[in-house]
Amino acid sequence: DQSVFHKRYLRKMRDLGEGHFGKVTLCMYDPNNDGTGEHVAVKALKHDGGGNQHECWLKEIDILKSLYHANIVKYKGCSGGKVVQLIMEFLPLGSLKEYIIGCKIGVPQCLLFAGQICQGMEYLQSKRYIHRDLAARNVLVENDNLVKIGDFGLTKHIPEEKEYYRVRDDGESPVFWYAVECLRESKFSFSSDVWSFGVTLYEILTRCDPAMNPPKKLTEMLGNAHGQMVVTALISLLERRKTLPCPKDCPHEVYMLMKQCWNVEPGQRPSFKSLIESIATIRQSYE
Ligand SMILES: Nc1n[nH]c2ccc(-c3ccc(NS(=O)(=O)c4cccc(Cl)c4)cc3)cc12
Repeated sequence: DQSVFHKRYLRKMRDLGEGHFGKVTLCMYDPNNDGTGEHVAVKALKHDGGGNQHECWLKEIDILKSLYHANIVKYKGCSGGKVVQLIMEFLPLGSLKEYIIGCKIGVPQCLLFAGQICQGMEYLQSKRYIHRDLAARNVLVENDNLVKIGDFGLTKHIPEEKEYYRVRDDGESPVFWYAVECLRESKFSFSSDVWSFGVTLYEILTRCDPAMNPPKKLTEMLGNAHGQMVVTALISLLERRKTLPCPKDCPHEVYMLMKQCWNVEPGQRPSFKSLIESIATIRQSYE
């Protein structure tokens, strides 16, 4: 069975990323112990925080195992035993954030990547999943023309009969990528993922410039709100339609797409299907 990876043959090489509960490491799976093994990305829980964390972890593995799409990182298997690790394909160019900071990409390539993220998200929604953590740091680069969504740690399934998913705050929420209804009522939906896509599109068009990143820019706009007041002040800012500014050299029609994603009314935000079409149309105007 190709999907079983024995821990004893996994050789840690370097860290690829770290979240609140998990860690992603580049490993070589080298059963012959001669350095000719394959590179894989291994995600593991950092510490078993008890509660239903282990159950959520096994659920995350099952979700990625069930996803097959060109714009979603490939599941390869898992390592057995008490502490289960998730084995994924390794993308040498790393996260979109690292890639974009490293090399200046033009507007057409930004839009190519943005459209692919929407295609991955449209597929995810076709299976009634909400991602809840869409951001440039969670998008991976296969090559100059292909990106994939690379982490599903906060992904939840929305039952057929429900419109949204309520999640109690887990403390480490990416609040600056959250839609206003997520902050106000912890209501997550397909539309709140569209809001997060708008913030991800902003990150792409700012080329992930640290001086322009969403937490920094939005905190500046909040003035001197402190501590737990940040969320309250952020809700008020977003309800007053105060949003992230237009990135330098960002085409007006692309900024308009972001603004549509940040509509306070979830039902007024575009679908990923319509975003795919709008982005393709804007890209064609560059041909
Ligand atoms: N280069 C790669 N090849 N395959 C991968 C799979 C996942 C990742 C990955 C995916 C996401 C991140 N973002 S992250 O913010 O570091 C993160 C968020 C949530 C949970 C964790 Cl453990 C890490 C960092 C790395 C990288 C690669």
